[in-house]
Amino acid sequence: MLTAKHVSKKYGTHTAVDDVSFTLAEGRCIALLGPNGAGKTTILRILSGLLTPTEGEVELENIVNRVDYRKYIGYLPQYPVFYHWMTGREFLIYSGQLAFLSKAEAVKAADDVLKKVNIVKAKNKRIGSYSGGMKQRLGLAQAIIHQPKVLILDEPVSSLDPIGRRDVLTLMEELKKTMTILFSTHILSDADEISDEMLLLHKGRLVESGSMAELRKKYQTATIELEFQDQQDLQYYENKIRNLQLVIDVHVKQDSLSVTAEDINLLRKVLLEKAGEENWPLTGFALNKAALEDMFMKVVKQ
Ligand SMILES: Nc1ncnc2c1ncn2[C@@H]1O[C@H](COP(=O)(O)OP(=O)(O)OP(=O)(O)O)[C@@H](O)[C@H]1O
Repeated sequence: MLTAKHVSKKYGTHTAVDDVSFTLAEGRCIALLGPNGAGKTTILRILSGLLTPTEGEVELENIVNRVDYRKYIGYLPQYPVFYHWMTGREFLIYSGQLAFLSKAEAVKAADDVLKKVNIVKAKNKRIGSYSGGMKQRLGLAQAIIHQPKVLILDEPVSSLDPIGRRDVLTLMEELKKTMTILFSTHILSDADEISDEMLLLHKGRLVESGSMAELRKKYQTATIELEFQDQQDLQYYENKIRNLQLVIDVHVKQDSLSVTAEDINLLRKVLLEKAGEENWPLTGFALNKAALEDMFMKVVKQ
């Protein structure tokens, strides 16, 4: 649907985005991950048509003309700027007109979208009185008012408190049913929760990408965390587990034992059998789910 082909962006001699290529498939929700300064905002602004790449190009399926192209993209910047003296509804009508809707279309679209983002009650209040979560929902509303094919969101939840964050994630879950979404985030659990695919940028380069299932499989370390009734048991069981042939590593991690092996299914089977046979005083048995974090650390430390 939306393709970046060998896109690079230089600021003077500094290369912020370096030969990045990918395609966003229709109807998918894609997380763009990367540490600070990786080039996420730069690439999102290029995809939105707000910044021209130094090299390469962006193509939206069947759309060649760049003016037309922008009609199909909705963009929420990392720090959206609002006119605080406007009401939410006025701002949306104005945004709709900027997105090439006629006045009448913009009025109708504003009323529809106010319902969708659940700020109908505050629609005639000045934006200056809105909470952070409401402003972010208003920001999302302006990004979708013209029913774009692709919605691009730069750090949509990172400045919000847990309630605002949950509101926006729920809204994104809803929106992803009708449009392709690309969003940047630092919060790995958010990426894990709502995206189907992931792109990982590091120093301007695309260093990893794929579906969440593929990446989870590739990076999931086969680790099981064991908790025991008594802290003093940890040392004893650490020595015992170390002697099992399939175990690659075992160590005490805070108040649990972390056990690693090549094959997590076999490790689970062996540990559960031993625990049953010998009646280990277990209080916790959990499979490590930190695949995304492992991936981030591995790739970014290279
Ligand atoms: N207008 C600019 N002029 C010069 N350098 C810039 C400009 N905009 C960004 N950069 C540099 O380009 C690199 C990528 O910046 P960008 O904002 O795209 O990263 P990011 O991944 O979005 O970071 P963050 O997570 O901190 O928002 C950084 O080194 C940044 O300092």
